This record gives sequence, C-alpha cells and structure tokens, in this order.
Amino acid sequence: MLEQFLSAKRKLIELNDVQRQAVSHIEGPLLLLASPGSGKTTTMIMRLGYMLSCCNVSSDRVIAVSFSKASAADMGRRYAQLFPELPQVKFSTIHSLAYDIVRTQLQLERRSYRMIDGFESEQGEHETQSALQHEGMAEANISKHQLLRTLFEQVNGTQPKEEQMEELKTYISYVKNKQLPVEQWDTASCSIRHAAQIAQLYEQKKEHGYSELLLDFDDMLVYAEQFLSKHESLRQRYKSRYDYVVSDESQDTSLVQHRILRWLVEDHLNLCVVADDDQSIYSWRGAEPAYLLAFQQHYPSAKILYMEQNYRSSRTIVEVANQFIKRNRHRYEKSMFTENEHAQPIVVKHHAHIQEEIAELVQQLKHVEKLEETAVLYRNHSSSLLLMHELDKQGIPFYMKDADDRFFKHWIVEDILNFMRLSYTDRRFELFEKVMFKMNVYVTKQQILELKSKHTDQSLFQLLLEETTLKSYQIERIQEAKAHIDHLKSMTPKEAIHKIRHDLGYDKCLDQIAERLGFQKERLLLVLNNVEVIAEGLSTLEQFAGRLKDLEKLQHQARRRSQQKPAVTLSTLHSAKGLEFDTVFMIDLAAAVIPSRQELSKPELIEEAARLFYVGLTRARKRLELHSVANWQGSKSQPSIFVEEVQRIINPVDASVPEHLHVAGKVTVKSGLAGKGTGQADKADSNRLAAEQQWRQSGESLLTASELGIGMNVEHLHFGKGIIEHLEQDKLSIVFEQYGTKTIAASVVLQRGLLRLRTEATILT
Ligand SMILES: Nc1ncnc2c1ncn2[C@@H]1O[C@H](COP(=O)(O)OP(=O)(O)OP(=O)(O)O)[C@@H](O)[C@H]1O
Repeated sequence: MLEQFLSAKRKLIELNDVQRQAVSHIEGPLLLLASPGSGKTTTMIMRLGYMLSCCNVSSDRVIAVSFSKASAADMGRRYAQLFPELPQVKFSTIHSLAYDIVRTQLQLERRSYRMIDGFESEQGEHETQSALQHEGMAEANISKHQLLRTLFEQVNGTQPKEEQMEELKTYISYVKNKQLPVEQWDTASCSIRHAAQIAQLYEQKKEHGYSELLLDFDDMLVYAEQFLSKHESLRQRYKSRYDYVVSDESQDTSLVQHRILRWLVEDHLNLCVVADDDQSIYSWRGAEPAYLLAFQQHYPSAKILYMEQNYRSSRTIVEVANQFIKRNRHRYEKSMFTENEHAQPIVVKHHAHIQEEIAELVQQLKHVEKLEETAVLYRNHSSSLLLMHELDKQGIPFYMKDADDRFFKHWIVEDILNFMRLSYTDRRFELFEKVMFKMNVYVTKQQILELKSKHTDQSLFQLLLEETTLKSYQIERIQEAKAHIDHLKSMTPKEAIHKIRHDLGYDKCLDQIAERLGFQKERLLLVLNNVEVIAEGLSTLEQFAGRLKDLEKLQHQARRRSQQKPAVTLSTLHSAKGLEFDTVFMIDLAAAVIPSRQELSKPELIEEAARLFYVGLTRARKRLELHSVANWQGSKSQPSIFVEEVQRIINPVDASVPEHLHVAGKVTVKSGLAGKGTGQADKADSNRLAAEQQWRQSGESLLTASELGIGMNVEHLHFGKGIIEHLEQDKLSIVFEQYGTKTIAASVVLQRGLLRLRTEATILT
C-alpha cells in the first residue's frame, strides 16, 4: 500500500528511508527529530496524504497544530498543492485550538469574557492574534499594556519605561507558559522590581476586577489546559474529536501547550511530534525543549525517528554546522549530513569596527546576483539600524522581516532631541523640565515646579537664575549648562551629542538611571552609539532630526516591501527560523553579543545562544559569511566564542598552542572537513574534537568561573594534569606537570569544556 502511494508521487518527490518510516507510522506516539532542511514539512504532508488516501482516515478526524500562523498556513498550502484530490485537513495554530476549547467551556458556564490585547513577540503571534481579532475576539478596549502599566506604577511608584514593560510581559508569559505555581513566580528571573507581585495583581484583576473575565493571549493556553484537566465532559468532547494529532515546530512548544496536546491524545496516543531540539530558541518565553528530551517518559511506547539528511545546504555548510552544534550537551545526539556537493568555503571576517563591517557588507551586496536570495542576519534589532542607514544611502533595496521601531521611540533618542530643541528655545516649560533632570545642574524638582507658576513666555534659564533661591554651586552649574546648550545649535550633530554626553553630564545621568531602574548599561550605550553613527557626516541639527524621521519611514516601508522583488532580507536570527537563502551574512558577532554577558553566566543559556547561532548557520544554501567586530559599543571586543569555535572546526589549530594564542586575524578561512583528505593531521584534529565532545557530554567539564579556585587539582584535555595557580578576571594560570605554567583564557577553556576536576594530587617537579 505504502509503495503504491509513494510511487504515485514519485515524480514530485522521492522520500528517503527515514521519511518513509515516518509516513507509514500512523498509530501510536511518534517523535520525529529533524535536522534543519531535512524535509520535515514534506514528510508531514506526505504522511497526512497517506493517512487519508490509504488508511481510511477521515479528514475531519485529523488536526495538524503549529506554533505560528505562518507555518500553519504554509503547511496547508503545501498540502493542497501535493494532494489537490484530497479533502482539506485542519491546520491550526495552538492558540486557535486552545481558544476553541476555552470558548466552548465558557459558553457552557454562561460566563462572559473578553480578549485584551498586548501580545508582542518575534514572529507569528502578531498574525495569529490578528486572525483571532477577525473572528471577533478582540472587541475589548481594555488593554493588557495599560493594565500592566497602571499596576507597575501602583506597586513601584514610578512610570515604567517601554523596555521594562516588555520585560514584564515576557516574564508573565514565561511563568504562565511554564505553569509555575504562583508561590514560585518570584524564582523566575526578571530585573523589574516586584515583578511577581505585579503579575499576581494582574491575574487577579483580569479574573475578578471586571464584570467579565479578561483573557490575554497566554490565557487561552492556560485556561484551555485548566478546563481540560478540570472538566471531564469537556475533555471527553475534545478527546473524541480527533483520532490523530500532528504537532509541528514542537521545539517551540511550552509546557502548557504540551499538556493540552496530551489531553487530546490521552486515549489513543496517536500523536506525531515533529521537532528539532537543536533549533529550540524560545526558552526565555517558556518553550520547553526538556519535554522533548523526556518524550519517551511521557509516552513510553513512542517511536523516535531521526531525520538527519539535509537537502538545503552545501556539504561545506552542513558539516560545519553539524560539528558546531555537537558542542551542546543537552540534546538528542543527531548527525546531520547531506548528499549535496561542497560549495564556497565559509568565510570568517573580523573588522575593526561596525562602520568597516557595514561598508564591506554593502560593497558585497552591490555585487550579489540575486538580492532576493540573500539575507543579513543579526542577533539584535539594533544591528539593523546602521545597516539600513547605509543601504539606503547606497540605493540597495531591502526587506525587513521583523522591523522594530523601538529605537525611534526610545527615551534616549528623545532625550538627545530634547537637548537639541532646548538649544533653539528655552521658553517651553515641558521641554525645559524634561532636560533639566537629565544633566548635572543639581536643581530640585521643587525649584523647577516653582517656575511653572511664574513662567509666561520668557527664557526659563533666566527665570530660574533670577526668581529662584539657589545655592552658589547651582548658579555656576546652571550658567555653564546654559552656555553649553546655547552652543549646541552651532555645532555639527556629532559634536553636539558629544557635548551632551560629556559636558552636560548625560552619560552620568544614564549611569544613575541604569542603577535606579535596573537597566543594563550596555543596552543604553548601544542606543547612544547608534545615535552617534546616524549623526556622522551631517552638518546641522535639523538634518539630524530629519534623518531620524526618514529612517523611521524607511523602516516602515521595508516591512511592507514585497519579498518577491529583488531586495536583500534583513532579519534577526530568531525571525530567520524556517527561512532559507542562497547567501547568508551573519553580522555583529562580537563576544558580548552572542552569547551575551548574561548568558555566559549559565551553561543552559550558552546552549540556547548556540542553538540560535546554529539556526543562522543552517539558513544558508550555498554561501555563508560570519562577520565580527573588534570594537563593540566603544570598547575593545573579542569575536563571539561561537565564531572561534567555527574557525577551529574549519581550520583546526595545533593543540599544543595555548588557547589564548588562538586569535584569529582578518582571515578568509577555507572550509572542507570532508575535502581535506585523510592525512595524519586531519585525523589528529578529528580525534581532538571527538575528545572535546566526549568530555562535554560526560558532564565532568567545569563550565563556570565560579567552579574554579586557586590550588585546585585539574586536568586539561590537551595539556594534562596541573594546579590552578592564579585566576584574575579572564586570565587563568595553571602549572602543568608536563608543560610548566601556562596562562590561558578562562572563558575559552570553560566554553569548550577543556577542564575537569581531579581527585588525586599533582606532583610538581
Ligand atoms: N526526500 C527528498 N528528496 C529531495 N528533496 C527533498 C526530500 N525531502 C525534502 N526535500 C526538499 O528539501 C527542502 C526542505 O524541505 P522542507 O521545507 O520540507 O524541510 P523542513 O525540514 O521543513 O525545513 P526547515 O528547516 O525550514 O524546518 C525542500 O526543498 C524539499 O523539497
């Protein structure tokens, strides 16, 4: 039967062995672990076709669930193309399915409810939510954002900044998707003061604060699961609705989502889960890759199949990406391979600074054959800004997958503009009030407020100096500040920003804000850095304000630009998942960017960052370039450790050279693991890599700096036994039995898992 079915479609696609097994395994739980580009969507669709045409399965007894609306729609479209003769199957998002369950139960209880808005995230959900709005769900005018804002102010006594609101929303999504009991909410990390308390108040308010029950996007999942577990009749209703459930993109699925699916298949266990645990990049909002790793505990009769053949990328790329991801410990051991040919070598480049990186990138883009088959990927939205600025100047069209206008609305950008505005007029009280507290003039709120009643249309600086009782140091400061501000309008924007930051004390003010409100200073500096680059080369403050407006407009347009027209795609690594391009440039790969400083402190976060990096590597079909910068946010920076790892894979270094000397210059590295022949050196390299992997996987490697101590007996994978002699910041000195004292970079050693503890002591001679 299977052969007959497959041969009918042979002209369109010839499945490989594992794909065939997956297609024919219809009954019972199945976990399909798929590498990138391994044809998981193709296989899923063939499986559905086989079920319907050969296994007497009725189309309305099957549901295929995806995480994002885009992927549900893509599956539906591809199914219709491959099986135009078969009836349509239900391709649903998990939220849509959950909403159906919640609505049914609330209607049974005759309980009225309303949806509140406020779900923002990287991809898909926007669309999902708007689809729900079309269904008439979002008739509410109470907003999640406003509600949270009010509660934040109530609890903390200050107004939240936009990035704090975002962090708060992510935090709430996280604890709900993880189904953490309320008592444990304060154990989840969040830099917002009293986040757990705000979250609890928010939940109470939604449930009891209004005449109707308020539901946000996460509530659809939370309530669906709760209702299924509580109400036997509801459970029966949904359990008997579908005989077969398929879950795609399951690495992005949170605990609550897994549980909903579990209820649905409780009786028949006909659940097919397709996932790539190596592409799980949403644990920060509650995705649960650990659930996949424990799939067989949840479904003991589960069959697990590995789809490891990549049909997308060149062998050059597949081999490097495969080797790279093996650095992670918490994963299903898969070995991605391909029968595709080798293509261009992977290129790794280190630039002195961002401007140099962007200039080179733009030059390359000018000569790319198919812009629509080219992507520039970066970790943070902020990286797109200067790129966009330069692409526009050079007339290169671009499309933005996930444009984010937060920069243009950022309070720092607004502050800088306000300083500049004040230079033109110091007669607007609201403006004066905002700026006075952002520089080092030490006036009190009371003193400024007193001015308000006295002010008509005169200079506020004058009024302040003449009508307020001031201390002599205040007078001096105010006079100085006034002179600086007056001067701004005759300066270039670049000079003006320098003056604002250093002479007017804005940088110091940022330090205080960062400390008081718990912001990461680097993020604030990144915004300022971008402001400065945009100001570069402009002559007047008006031009600067105009340029910001133009860029904002441009970004809006880039989001709408048709993907079919020749235009390079700019995207974050997160939003690039599921996409593929002939050529991929990954940029801004500096040490503090990926993994970030915060991630470096926890092994599981480093692994997540590595998965994100892997998603980037595996988007490229033929050509892949990795670009890093030696100066990040005004400070010297090493390349990302992941770039170094890729370099070591491509071009293994002699193990006898200490790690801290493995500094890559500006190089174009030729890749070719398989093309290198089988010489002695190659063999030694692959043995060394295998040994590194084995150590990491054994769980014995030391992973964090906190595990290191002076006098500790350790063993280094390459240098053998020794004692830690000295540790200062990243410099780790070890006295080795065979090699004497070596000073190596702690971060590199820990990253690669090259060090482990020894119980027996070293005898040093
Ligand atoms: N057996 C096969 N023989 C030849 N080509 C195949 C086969 N299976 C899949 N492909 C091709 O591989 C490409 C990737 O397939 P598909 O989009 O289904 O992969 P995927 O695993 O869903 O990708 P992603 O990594 O984006 O999730 C497609 O062009 C598809 O036609």
